Amino acid sequence: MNRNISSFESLLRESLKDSQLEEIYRILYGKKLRTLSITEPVYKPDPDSSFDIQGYVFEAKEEQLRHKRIVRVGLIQNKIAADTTASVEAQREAIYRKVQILIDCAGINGVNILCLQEVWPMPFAFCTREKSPWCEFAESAEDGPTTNFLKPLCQRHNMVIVSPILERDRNNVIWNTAVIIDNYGQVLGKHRKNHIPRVGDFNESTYYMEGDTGHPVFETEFGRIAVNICFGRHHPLNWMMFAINGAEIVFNPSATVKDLSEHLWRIEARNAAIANHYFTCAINRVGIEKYPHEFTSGDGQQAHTESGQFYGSSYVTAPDGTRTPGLSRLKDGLLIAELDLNLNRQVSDTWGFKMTQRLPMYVEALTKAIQSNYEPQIIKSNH
Ligand SMILES: NC(=O)NCCC(=O)O
Repeated sequence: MNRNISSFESLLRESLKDSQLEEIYRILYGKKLRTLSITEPVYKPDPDSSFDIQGYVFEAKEEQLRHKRIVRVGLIQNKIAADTTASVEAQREAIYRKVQILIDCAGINGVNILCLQEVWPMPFAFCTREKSPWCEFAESAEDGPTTNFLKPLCQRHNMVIVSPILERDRNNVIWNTAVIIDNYGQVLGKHRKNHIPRVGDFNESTYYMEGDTGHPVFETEFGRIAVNICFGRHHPLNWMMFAINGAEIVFNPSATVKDLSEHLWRIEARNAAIANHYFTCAINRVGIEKYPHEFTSGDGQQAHTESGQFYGSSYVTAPDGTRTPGLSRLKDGLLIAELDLNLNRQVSDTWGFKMTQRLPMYVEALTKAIQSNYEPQIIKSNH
């Protein structure tokens, strides 16, 4: 596969006429969304690279009894910014410096709620299975360096930031945690990743524990938000619980690679938005990360020093299934989407999944299914 395809949508644009493009967008994405005009950052950290910055508007119908509820969300995807052999502090600082440019860009463009990628201040080093120095990146959710770095930015831009980090608690238990810092720079709360992968190079159970925070929904000034961290996107009940607790927007900060999941990426968060009558925002990191020591992927292949290719492609889906194009597969970027949260109830009134989902029937069925003596309901043929 050609590693240089910058995005699925750029391929479509290059291959189709404008009139065809409109119809293809209707078929694939529901419709072609209106674009937002965006003020881009002047400063680029590296003259050879540029950011992919895109903005779109999701509209809802006018209502008689409710005002529109407009909120702007921002999604940031990025490569690491220093060599993985640099000191922990140097690696983290380099990411902070680069990502701050995109955070400020989000702020200048009126983003109300911003989400960063999974464990954003560090390389996704869990493929190595080495504890040192990677565990040193784990930090306090409440007042660690990353939370302290972001608090003033939240205040400056009047913006809520969802900051996924590797958390070390007071007992040295490590978690994969999303910290929610409100627009006053206060930690509103945190959510710890519920589902830990045991697939491919994602050896994450070596490093941190299964989350113990349930399915919290955070009431912010701009809307009720929740965070379904990466591997949770393969678990429909995880998505559903955030809906049951009243989420209006669910962020899915992720780290996943081309050969494992790129064909699933466009489906799962989008399907969750449709099934749960809320907006979903899926974010993936970018680039290939190189480590000092060889590791194997446990698949009989040669030991190697590079991660798979993180393919970016961050996107937002509305509850009616319409979605934005994805950000670049190759570049750092910021996706801004203006949402009208009234769309959630409008779609719910149209499709009514909250009324048709029949939760008590499934509670009863699952209560039986988890018993060790459960007999699966299979009707056998007599032949
Ligand atoms: N970070 C993480 O959970 N990745 C697992 C791979 C995937 O979910 O595609």
